[in-house]
Amino acid sequence: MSVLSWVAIGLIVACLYWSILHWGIAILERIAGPKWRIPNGSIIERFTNGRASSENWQQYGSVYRLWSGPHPEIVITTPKDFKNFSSDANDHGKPHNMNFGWYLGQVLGQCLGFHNGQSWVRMRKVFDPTFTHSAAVARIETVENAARIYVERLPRLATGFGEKGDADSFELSVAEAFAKFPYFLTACTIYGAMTEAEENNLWRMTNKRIALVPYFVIGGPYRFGLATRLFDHTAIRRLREFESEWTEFHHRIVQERRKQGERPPIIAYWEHYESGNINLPELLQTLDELLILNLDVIAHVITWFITLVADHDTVKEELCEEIAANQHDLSQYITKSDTHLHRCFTESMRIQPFTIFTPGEYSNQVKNFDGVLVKPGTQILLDVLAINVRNPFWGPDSEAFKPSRFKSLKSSELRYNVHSFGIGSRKCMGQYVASHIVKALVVNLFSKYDVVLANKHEEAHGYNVDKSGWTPKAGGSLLLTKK
Ligand code: HEM
Repeated sequence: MSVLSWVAIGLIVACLYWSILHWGIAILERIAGPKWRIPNGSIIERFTNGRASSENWQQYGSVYRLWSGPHPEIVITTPKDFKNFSSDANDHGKPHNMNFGWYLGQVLGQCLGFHNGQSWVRMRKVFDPTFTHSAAVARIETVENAARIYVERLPRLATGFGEKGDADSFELSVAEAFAKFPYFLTACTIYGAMTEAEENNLWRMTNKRIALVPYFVIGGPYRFGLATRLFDHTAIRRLREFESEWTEFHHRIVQERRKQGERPPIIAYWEHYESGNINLPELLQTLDELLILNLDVIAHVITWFITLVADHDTVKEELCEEIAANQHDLSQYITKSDTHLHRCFTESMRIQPFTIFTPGEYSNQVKNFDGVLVKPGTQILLDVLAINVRNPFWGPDSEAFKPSRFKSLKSSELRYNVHSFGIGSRKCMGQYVASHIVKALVVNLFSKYDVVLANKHEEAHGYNVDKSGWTPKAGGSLLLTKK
């Protein structure tokens, strides 16, 4: 054998040894799960076909293994294992680049949601104040007002008209009509009131950034800096172009706000950067996380909330009556959690979660899931459909949209039987701001219009699905008729 062959064998043995050291139990023990598929393990099926994959992968039992590129990840599916996993939830962490590799790491690797330990605590202290419950309540009138104006202007987004052919009855694409509203409202929460030019510029950059998402999911060469540089210069150029425009945009917006003597939250974040408490990539990537990464999440929730209510006459009637009874104080109504409105919100997130498999996190302890021992540091995913829908807790009509089911349930009963905003200290930072935005839009929409589905039940699961983003939003059209 030539020297080269010996070197190759040596490298293979070293790689195997390192892999076993690194991934331990998960490699040595046999855990059932789908086969690793080129080019990225199970990531593509998990993201682009989550609902069908969740059904299909039941064949591997209640605990099984997926692959994120070279990393094994464990899926749990029962409330018992969910409870076990959550027992140390406040100490959970996130693996390096969420196991997605180099390209995603370049875009989001330093954002708040990817940090652990003390550095995560430091980051949360910077961004938390804008998103606390009291901060969200303090902004509720602004949000409600913006929702009213947005709804009044909806005829401008019409894709067709009703029988009379006037603006009193028109059709809308649900996915297209409602994405910008939560986006710019969240943006205003951070940047203060924005000019039209700033909004246009932000939207243009957002589309550039969204166009990078396929590189995260495809994996393969994009998991490694060197391979991406060697094989795809365009992917690198697009990444650097976005980075430089995103940086420039924020320099300019801070300059403008300072010139006008305004102090929206972006100024406080920038001061943390100037004082060295956070660095520029941490700041800019967290702003991406708050705005761009979450755009598909909140748009998903809005489109399903509206679609499901529009398609259920009794639920819709009850909602319209409740809204009418609360017209004197819509702001307060939106913040409450003991309303039919809130139950509709929770129920729509239960049956149409924005992601079928959670992004995942790891425990620092060995976890025993139904006899499967999982090494500390291994990424654990929850099959949300298994918990929110297939779970016997929800009874034989678990797939039905029935908000009244929450009337008699205590929050302690719900803890491990539904997943919506996450668990423990890594729970969604934007949950109050997001809930208010979603509810304010729904309240104004259903109080001004009679809303029905224009083209019902075309897809196998009963509803049209818009797969243009990384979440499966409701697709199809609505017919709105002025009340
Ligand atoms: C209704 C819409 C939303 C839902 C259902 C939602 C849900 C979630 C979930 C499940 C997590 C945990 C993810 C994980 O396991 O890794 C999370 C984390 C997070 N969310 Fe949201 N989210 C929503 C909207 C938003 C918005 C609008 C923002 C920003 C303004 C936001 C900011 C965050 C942040 C920063 C984290 C990471 C928290 C941390 O790791 O400390 N979310 N969200």
